Amino acid sequence: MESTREWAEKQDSEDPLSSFRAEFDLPPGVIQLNGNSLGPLHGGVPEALDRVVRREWGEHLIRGWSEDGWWDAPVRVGDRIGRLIGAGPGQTVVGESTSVQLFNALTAAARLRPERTVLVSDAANFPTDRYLAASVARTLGLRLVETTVDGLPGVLARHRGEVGPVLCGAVDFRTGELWDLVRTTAEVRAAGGIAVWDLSHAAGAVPVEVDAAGVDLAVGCGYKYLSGGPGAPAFLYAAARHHDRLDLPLTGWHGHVRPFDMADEFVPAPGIDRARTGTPHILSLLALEAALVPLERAGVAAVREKSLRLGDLLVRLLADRLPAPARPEVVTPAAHHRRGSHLALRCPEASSVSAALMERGIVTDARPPDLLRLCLNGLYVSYTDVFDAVTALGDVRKEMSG
Ligand SMILES: Cc1ncc(COP(=O)(O)O)c(C=O)c1O
Ligand SMILES: Nc1c(O)cccc1C(=O)C[C@H](N)C(=O)O
Repeated sequence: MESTREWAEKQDSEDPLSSFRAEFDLPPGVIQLNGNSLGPLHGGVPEALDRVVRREWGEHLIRGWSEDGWWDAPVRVGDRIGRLIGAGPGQTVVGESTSVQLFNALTAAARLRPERTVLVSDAANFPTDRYLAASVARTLGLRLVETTVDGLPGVLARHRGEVGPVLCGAVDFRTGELWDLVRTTAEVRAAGGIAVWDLSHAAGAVPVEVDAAGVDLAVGCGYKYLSGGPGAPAFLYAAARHHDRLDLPLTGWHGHVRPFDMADEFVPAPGIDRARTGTPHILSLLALEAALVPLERAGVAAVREKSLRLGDLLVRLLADRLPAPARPEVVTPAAHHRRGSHLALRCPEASSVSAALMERGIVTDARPPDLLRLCLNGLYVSYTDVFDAVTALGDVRKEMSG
């Protein structure tokens, strides 16, 4: 691996995924390193939305529910996302926000283990996960225990026989550290708990295999690596072995076994349909469906492989091209099996650095107290983008220190 722009250009010319970048509607000169927050717009999305709005909604009106497949969309799109996370059909549903799905999943997880008194929550997880875990614990009268994922075995041992739901983030949203989902799920299940994963920073980025790993429940965002657009609906995965006993708190009428009976009492539909809530956000849902196409064509494995190479390049360029005082520390683990798809750099005044990079057309973000995050999505980030971003980072750091 060399540290020249020519070398990066050569990598781009040989990259089997290079043509995907042009399919995204990125403004000229913009380098999008923020796909872990908001994925960019794929050209297929406005096209799909135009059809849905003008033809399906505009012309077909209420017939859209049957003739255009709106009714089945939550489970149809769910199955497509399911394929990206290693879930067989009929176990994933799309709708609501990740926060809402977290409430639904955690409450259902607790109800699967009514005799258990402890809810464990990942202390490094995204705030909404921690807030909802605390709220569900309070609502159900459970004791909340927060721990980091590597501290989990100790917690499971200390609370033997007590732990019900265990909520963890697959990738640390700050540091980009990737946790061992297979091992942690096995540990939780061996302790009699229910493993609930937030896959927001993993779905579409890291090849997870939820069925094979024995995951119980999972949720994730639609607007990061799945590029479904701002506020895209989230997904909920529930392993088929739990469906019959899955008692979700959000008993909306679309989850009823016979919704159009308009019955007095809620009777859950069989299978994953019981995890539907009310009327889905059809426009957002169908935008998300269209956004999945490039990822499906490229394949998560190929996107992941390139993302790791981009990450290796970034680390190498920082070492070779930024002199020691300007060189930020890479906080994300170097080992591929411990790294998600963004790299976090420890950098004083990270927010100001991110703002200065934005002025140069390089989209990153910062998280307190001092982390600059660069997301290297192999689908649309090029090797030359990484080279140019490091050059700009060096310039910004020099300007800020001088
Ligand atoms: C791990 C994780 N969970 C959840 C969310 C967000 O949840 P919501 O879409 O409900 O705002 C984010 C990011 O915003 C996240 O990083
Ligand atoms: N969900 C977001 C939002 O509603 C506004 C701004 C940013 C976001 C994000 O996605 C942040 C992201 N989850 C993170 O990892 O920090």
